[in-house]
Amino acid sequence: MINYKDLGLVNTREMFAKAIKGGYAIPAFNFNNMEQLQAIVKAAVETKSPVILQVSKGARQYANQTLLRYMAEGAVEYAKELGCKHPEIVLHLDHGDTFETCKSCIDMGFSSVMIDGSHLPYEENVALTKKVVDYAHQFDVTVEGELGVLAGVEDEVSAEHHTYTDPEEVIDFATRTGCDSLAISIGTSHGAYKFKPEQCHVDPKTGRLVPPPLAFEVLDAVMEKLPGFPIVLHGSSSVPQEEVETINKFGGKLEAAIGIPEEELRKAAKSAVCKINIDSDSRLAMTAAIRKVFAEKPAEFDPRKYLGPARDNMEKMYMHKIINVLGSDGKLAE
Ligand SMILES: O=C(CO)COP(=O)(O)O
Ligand SMILES: O=C[C@H](O)COP(=O)(O)O
Ligand SMILES: [Zn+2]
Ligand SMILES: [Zn+2]
Repeated sequence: MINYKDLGLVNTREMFAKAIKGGYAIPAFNFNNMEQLQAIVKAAVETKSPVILQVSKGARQYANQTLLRYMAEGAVEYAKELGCKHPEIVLHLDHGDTFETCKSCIDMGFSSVMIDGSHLPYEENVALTKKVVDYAHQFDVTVEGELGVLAGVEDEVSAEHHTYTDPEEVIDFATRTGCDSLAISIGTSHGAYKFKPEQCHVDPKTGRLVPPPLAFEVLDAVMEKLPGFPIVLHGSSSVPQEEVETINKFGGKLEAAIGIPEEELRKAAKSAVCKINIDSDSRLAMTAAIRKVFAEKPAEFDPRKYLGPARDNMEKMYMHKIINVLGSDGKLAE
């Protein structure tokens, strides 16, 4: 049993309270490998931003949960080496699916966990989330719950259509479970294909496809029911078209990959939304840079020569999100 506090990590409680007051959101970036982790930490240090490192089920299967936990511990030391005296880094379990998974992460030093019971019948979601909260709070680990189902593929549960969060449920859910933050469904979804082109209109200025707006009326209703309560947005990649174009230019085939416009995330970040999850944009930044090297330097076979540019491209993307979208730059306490 290791407590995250001994690893120099922090939970989300104070971070979220400050973010809501300050009208910005904390970036929650998924990591599966060293290059992503380095890029995230460098971007957070350079911008003086707090950051949430997220570990998904896929990441645990790909890289091993224990190894990722040690990497996050290393990330705290790395941030200090880069000149940040008091880094504010959360190690968070993304989409925890069982009590046992959450417990195992808590026991090995995660500072925050998500228990995603959103696909369960309401009462089962309440019971499971409460069970995780009761365990986690003994160790001052914070817990994110979820109400409402995102369209697309969430974990292994596919939801054909969005089931927006029902604002009538949120008070009961937050009170009975004691969760510290709540992920809601207002029209975002996971992956690079969030909207079909036929759902979008063409922006006459840029010629680009603009998706239908997020259901801000649902967010407003949730905030009215739970004033000041930390809200989380999953599925918030913007799918930068430059990266999609680079990927396709160098042999890729991403057709009609459409994300959430950054303008909408900027607006959300100013509200009670204090955690914004981004994974796909990192995958796109990494893939675009690697494809470019492979196409332009086909003789190259040193992984550092393509993972290095991939890392730089991800760092640039993370910094852009922090500074230009979420507004968490300069928000470290020090
Ligand atoms: O919600 C996410 C992780 O939990 C990531 O969403 P994206 O696929 O939009 O990056
Ligand atoms: O929630 C979705 C994240 O993007 C993680 O996806 P993953 O399980 O493929 O790592
Ligand atoms: Zn979910
Ligand atoms: Zn998610």
